Amino acid sequence: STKKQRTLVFSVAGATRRRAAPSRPVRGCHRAFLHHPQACGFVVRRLSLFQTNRRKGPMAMEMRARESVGMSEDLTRAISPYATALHDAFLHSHCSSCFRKLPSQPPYAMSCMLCCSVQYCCSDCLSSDREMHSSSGECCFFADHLKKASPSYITEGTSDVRASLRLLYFLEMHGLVSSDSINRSSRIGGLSTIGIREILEVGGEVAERILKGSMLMSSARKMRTQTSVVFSNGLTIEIVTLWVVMINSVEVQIGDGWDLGIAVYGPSFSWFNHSCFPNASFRFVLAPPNEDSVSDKSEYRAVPASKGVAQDAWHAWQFEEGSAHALGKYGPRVVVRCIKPINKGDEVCITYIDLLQTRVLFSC
Ligand SMILES: C[S@@+](CC[C@H](N)C(=O)[O-])C[C@H]1O[C@@H](n2cnc3c(N)ncnc32)[C@H](O)[C@@H]1O
Repeated sequence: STKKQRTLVFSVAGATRRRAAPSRPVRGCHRAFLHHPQACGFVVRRLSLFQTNRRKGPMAMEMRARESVGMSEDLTRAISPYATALHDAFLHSHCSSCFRKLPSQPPYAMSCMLCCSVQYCCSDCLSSDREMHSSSGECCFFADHLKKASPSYITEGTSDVRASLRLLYFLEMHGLVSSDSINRSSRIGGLSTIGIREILEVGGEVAERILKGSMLMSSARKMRTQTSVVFSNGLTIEIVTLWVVMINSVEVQIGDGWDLGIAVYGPSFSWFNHSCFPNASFRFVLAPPNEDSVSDKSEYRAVPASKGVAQDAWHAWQFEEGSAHALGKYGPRVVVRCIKPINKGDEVCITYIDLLQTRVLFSC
């Protein structure tokens, strides 16, 4: 039974695997992950949690309740993604645009004629995703560059690279990528890039994945873009974007518990911090805006904590999220909901991990 307890079920890119847990239990969620850097795909994506003290980090963001909120009430509207990518295992069963199951009856699914790797449930989804799929380099990635990937990269899944290609295209389209922006604020598109230098310096599995993935990205993007951005610290835009996806993306889960893929949202979702005792949770809405009951007009009831820079940035990102809404019209949207009564001014936290799994291994 000791052996059983020390085995942690984790999932990377939709596959469930088992790895040995650390030799001793650890206290506190952040330390726990430090000892489980490879524990699960989700945790790996949130790894920089543990390189930094968020209270002291440069311009660390957190969300606080603007008013008192009762249990089960929504704190946000349905937020559209900046970028999404299905896990490889679902590319032939789910729509790459809206993430819904592909139809089993006529009219059948449609696929990209060039790479034949992405499928869509209807012509609306196909046309809404066409530009993103092709101009981001994702189509080239499937058609050509994936052949150059190492077998381990393919086995572990390519959704992080594809989400990064898509995110980068979104950010470029909105003029949000410049060496100046990142050098000044350690952010792109409002999203934290904190911890990238440290993770590369330390090396190891995650660093290797970032470096290999960024090379695949550059090679796929070369067909489409003439420009390449290298920051003053020598990091390329592909490296930084891949890292942004790793620490800001969430697994898109549907009712029956499958992790279909990953999504990156703007600040109104990404600025929620993690707690092992969260007062909020989140859910996904797969239906297009006009087909669901969640309003995308309702007010945000959780807003960035600090005044000044955070507030200014917040208003700027609200605008970008309007664009995300137009671009990712059919992508899975996320809604944050209150799960304990929250008082005005309280920090609102979600959990980044599966608390049921990790509770066995450590106490917070
Ligand atoms: C998705 S972002 C959350 C918003 C972030 N605070 C920001 O300034 O953009 C995830 C990052 O926030 C920080 N963070 C979130 N929750 C944390 C926690 N409980 N303890 C320490 N750092 C945390 C980590 O740096 C992590 O990589």
